[in-house]
Amino acid sequence: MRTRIKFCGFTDAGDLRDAAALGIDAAGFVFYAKSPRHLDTDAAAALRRVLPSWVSAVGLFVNAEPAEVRRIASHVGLDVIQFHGDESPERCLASVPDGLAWWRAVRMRSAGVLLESFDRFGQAEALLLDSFSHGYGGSGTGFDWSWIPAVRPLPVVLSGGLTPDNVADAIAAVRPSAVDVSSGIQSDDPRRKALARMERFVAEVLRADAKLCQTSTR
Ligand SMILES: O=C(O)c1ccccc1N[C@@H]1O[C@H](COP(=O)(O)O)[C@@H](O)[C@H]1O
Repeated sequence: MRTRIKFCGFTDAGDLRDAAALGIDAAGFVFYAKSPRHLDTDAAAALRRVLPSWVSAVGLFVNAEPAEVRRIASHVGLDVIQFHGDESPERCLASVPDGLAWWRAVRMRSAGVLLESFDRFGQAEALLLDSFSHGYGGSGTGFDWSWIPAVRPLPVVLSGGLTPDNVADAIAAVRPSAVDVSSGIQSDDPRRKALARMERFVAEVLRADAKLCQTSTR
């Protein structure tokens, strides 16, 4: 199966159109006021309308109140909720509107943290693996991929410091269900994306998948 691609942190309709035209599977909107990429709900709802129906809209939250997550999900028309703070499994379940998928971010400090999260967040659709940083994420730094076991009870979305230069190696090493990137495709302005970086990132994912396909059919 091919590796799905999520680009995160959109604030500009032109960037989002470009990304959708490149064939991404999911686009992330950040509802965390301390992020340089944060959006208010009206801006996010307007951006959501730019997306074709085959690209999922993912809302990223950090310790938001459950009622606030549900309000924003409904106003914007989110397809997936990404919990990127310290939310407990109970809080995630209380925040997600009926029928919506949710992903729980794991701040990777060790292999043990991931094993524990597989147990705790078994009702998530996937775990999103990010590096441990002093903020909650979007730091552009990576972590040790050898902490991720080959056999997993849940799909994993690999993130944390991915770039066009390392994403092919990441896919070969981890074989994630999806990859997620924010800093690695941005321009000098953290609220904007660099088209050349988005293009190269997608091309590298396709190249890595083609290589995996060749080796598995030998
Ligand atoms: O993008 C942000 O500003 C952000 C803020 C708070 C938590 C997470 C955030 N982004 C997510 O972090 C990871 C890694 O991003 P990067 O590629 O290393 O910059 C990714 O999942 C983003 O969705």
